[in-house]
Amino acid sequence: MAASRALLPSPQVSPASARVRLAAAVPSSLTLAARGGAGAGARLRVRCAILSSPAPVAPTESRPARRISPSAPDGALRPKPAVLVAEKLSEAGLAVLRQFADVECAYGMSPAELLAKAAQFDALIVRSGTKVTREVLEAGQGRLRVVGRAGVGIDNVDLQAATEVGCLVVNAPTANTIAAAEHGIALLASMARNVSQADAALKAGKWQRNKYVGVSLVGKTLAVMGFGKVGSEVARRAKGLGIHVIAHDPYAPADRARALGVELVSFDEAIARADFISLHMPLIPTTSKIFNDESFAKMKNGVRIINVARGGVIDEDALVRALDSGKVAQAALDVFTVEPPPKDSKLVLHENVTVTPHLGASTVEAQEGVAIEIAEAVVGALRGELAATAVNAPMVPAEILSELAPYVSLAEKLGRLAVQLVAGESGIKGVKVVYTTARGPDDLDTRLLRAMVTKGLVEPVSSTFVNLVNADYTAKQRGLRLTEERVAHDSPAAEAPLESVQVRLSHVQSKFAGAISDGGDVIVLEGRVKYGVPHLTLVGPYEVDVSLEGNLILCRQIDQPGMIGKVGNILGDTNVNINFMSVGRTFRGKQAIMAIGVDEEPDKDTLEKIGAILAIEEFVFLEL
Ligand SMILES: NC(=O)C1=CN([C@@H]2O[C@H](COP(=O)(O)OP(=O)(O)OC[C@H]3O[C@@H](n4cnc5c(N)ncnc54)[C@H](O)[C@@H]3O)[C@@H](O)[C@H]2O)C=CC1
Ligand SMILES: O=C(O)C(=O)COP(=O)(O)O
Repeated sequence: MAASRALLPSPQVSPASARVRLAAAVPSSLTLAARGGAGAGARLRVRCAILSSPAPVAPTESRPARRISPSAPDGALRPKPAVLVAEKLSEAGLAVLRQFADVECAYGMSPAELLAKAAQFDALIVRSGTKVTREVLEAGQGRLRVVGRAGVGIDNVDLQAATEVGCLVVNAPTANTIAAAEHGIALLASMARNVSQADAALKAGKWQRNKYVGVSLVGKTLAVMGFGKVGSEVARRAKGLGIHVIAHDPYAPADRARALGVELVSFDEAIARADFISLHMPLIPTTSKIFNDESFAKMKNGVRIINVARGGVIDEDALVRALDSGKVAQAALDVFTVEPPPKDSKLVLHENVTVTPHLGASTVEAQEGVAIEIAEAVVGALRGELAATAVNAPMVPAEILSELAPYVSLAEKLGRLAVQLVAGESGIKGVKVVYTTARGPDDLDTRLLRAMVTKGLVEPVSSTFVNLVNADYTAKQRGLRLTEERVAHDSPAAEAPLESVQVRLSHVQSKFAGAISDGGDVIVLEGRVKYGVPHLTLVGPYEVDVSLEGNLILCRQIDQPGMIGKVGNILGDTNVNINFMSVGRTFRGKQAIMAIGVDEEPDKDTLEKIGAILAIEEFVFLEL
């Protein structure tokens, strides 16, 4: 029987315990640093969590022997997860990891070495120097559940591939903000006063006071390109130096800029007005080489550029041309398209360029902060909790999760039942999930439920793991058109988040005609949560009430006395325990449906005996 699997990539346990844990899911929680907010110093603390229902992991030949942790929170023996740390991480973070996992630090691996190790670890932690490619993620599929980026920029992680294989990516977005901003200011000031060039000259025995006359900062205009966490902190500091600050960021809230006394302007206006331009946007397709020949041409003659964001936002050949022509007087660069840049890089060797080897985040304080931030996020994710810093999955606060937990289980079970009812070759095309609720869209987030319906529909018929990370992607890949509808429940005082969840598969044939609604080709199943337990309450047009535990037999028969006894006797004879039974009918003496919950799976003979009962028109055995 297929076991329940995790909503997030989750720990390896036996299918039996997976079932128990999912049924009795209690969300655990972890305090994590939340992303967002311009004030990087003020780390917003939130509690967030995710249902922790464990997953069996596909066997891999190279998987090393795993230690058993005797200290699992629920007292159960559980394999200790393995974490690979691929780049230097502060001791403080390693200590957090070691409390929960076996940690291997393998700094400076070649891409081939990383590829070879990918399938041997549950989590991988990197900084900016490791490329987590599609190849690595696919090699790790089935085992590698979390990639932690100990820093902000995730341009070195193939997010699309991670999402496709259901691998969660988390980052540490707040702990190095101040360090990066301080480095930006350091580069700005040292560039303006030729500090590094003069230093090198003096060490070479040259006392060149006339050559290294700088420019003043006060009264100059600085354009901050990307007014996020680092950009805002740079702006704040630059204002303290008497610099006039303007900014460009298509997505920044105007009130945040206003609060700092910063004018938000268009890209062209920002680069045309600025004496100094400081780059603080992420490297994404829309920002790749956004500073190019065309944009340099629009800048003031003698402009000075600082880049502590990502090398790839600048066309480096164009920058060399602009430096050679004097259009750009100076540049101060911490980041490069290729890191480390080639030894003969014209840009690095240019006399008007100041360079540092990607040191923006490299302070003792920031490195300790990111290490702890990423270690907590990775441990939380390995426990099945959803990190507040998840990059490729939605965040679900703990209180919402605990409220939705039984509905999450109901949604998956309805999906599992529905897919087992499908017959014929045409496959499932349209899936509609109908939520009957007294709550408005702002009070009921259905992403979890939708993901679980997808999980229920896909996992029994494929080898794909489905979790919150890849549910929507998987649905799309498989051509499942999943739509949602909310039906207002007429009791607005209702405390429960949902009255019922209905799963409707349209344009399908069914193995069990009784599940087809009056529309002709729509399989309809509806369920409710009663006393915290998911129940099946509607099959096609028939109202039933059976607790969704164990397995399920659905029989359609002519409504007549003695049917329950006949089926009960057949099951009893082979020691199959009935845990719940319910009969629903359209009219007396017409057709009826028997929904029978059974703890064990009846053997073929037993099922055939049930089918041979004269009044039974059809029956189906379904695994939950
Ligand atoms: N050199 C280093 O060691 C470090 C570099 N960084 C880099 O600094 C950059 C900024 O980091 P954070 O401020 O933490 O990120 P953030 O996400 O808080 O801010 C980025 C801002 O860029 C904006 N943006 C997006 N597209 C844009 C566009 N086309 N034009 C202008 N703005 C755009 C976003 O709206 C956002 O406000 C990232 O590239 C990050 O990787 C961050 C820390 C250390
Ligand atoms: O956080 C970032 O985006 C950085 O660029 C810092 O990179 P690092 O962790 O120092 O390799």
